[in-house]
Amino acid sequence: MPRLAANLAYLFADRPPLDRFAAAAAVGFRAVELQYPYDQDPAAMRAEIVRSDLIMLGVNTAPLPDAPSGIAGVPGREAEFAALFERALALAVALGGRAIHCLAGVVPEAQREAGEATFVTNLKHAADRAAPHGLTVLIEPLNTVDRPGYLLDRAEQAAAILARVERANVKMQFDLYHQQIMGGDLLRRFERHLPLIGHVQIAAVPSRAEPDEGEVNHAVVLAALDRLGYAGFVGCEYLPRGRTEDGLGWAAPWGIGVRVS
Ligand SMILES: O=C(O)C(=O)[C@@H](O)CO
Ligand SMILES: [Mg+2]
Repeated sequence: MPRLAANLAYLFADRPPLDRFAAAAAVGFRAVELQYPYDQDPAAMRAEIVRSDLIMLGVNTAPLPDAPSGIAGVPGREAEFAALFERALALAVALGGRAIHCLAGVVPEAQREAGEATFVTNLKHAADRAAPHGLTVLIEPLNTVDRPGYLLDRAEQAAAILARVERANVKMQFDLYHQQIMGGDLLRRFERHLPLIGHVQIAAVPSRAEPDEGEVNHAVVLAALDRLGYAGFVGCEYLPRGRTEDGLGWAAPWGIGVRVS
């Protein structure tokens, strides 16, 4: 059965960040992921994670004012990336997390080859820094409608980059929302890349709301992930149409929902 995780940048976002952990646990989530919790006290977050008995999955490398989509694949910014990664590593370790998503960045068309080479170099470095802590480094293809010019936009491209990185602790974050927009054929592409996939995320397409509307049948997709042997978590990275709790009907078959006592 797919194990759903709450992305606390998207879900329960109507309350203060520290209150979101208990809110997720109260509806049955056993794991959470964060995006950019760099403005919060790590010890306070860790206390909430422990108090709610949650598994802490991933964080992202921090956005920069001139590079909100990251710099891991931006030529000439390798030293800055190394510093950014150290910050993410310290945070992930403090939170007891399992993964760090390295955002590749926006790169002009003419520099994409150089950008991929930089990405490979930076990922090797990140992997070697993360390995002693048992952490996975993730890369995620993002769709070019939401993120024009983003260096990494297709699962096939991510697979080619992972082959060049040659580190077992670097994996693909397969976000079905982005993958559907960038070509669809979700199940065949998921199966083809399964050995490289370290995390999955979902949201309705094209609305990015609860995965109970739009062009993808998530009940079918989640059942297929299970059948194909995917044993990781599925991050709920969607924008609730209203209160998070009111939109969880779709997740009831997977053990998530408001408890009525
Ligand atoms: O946008 C997404 O999808 C993500 O998973 C983010 O963490 C990347 O910014
Ligand atoms: Mg995502």
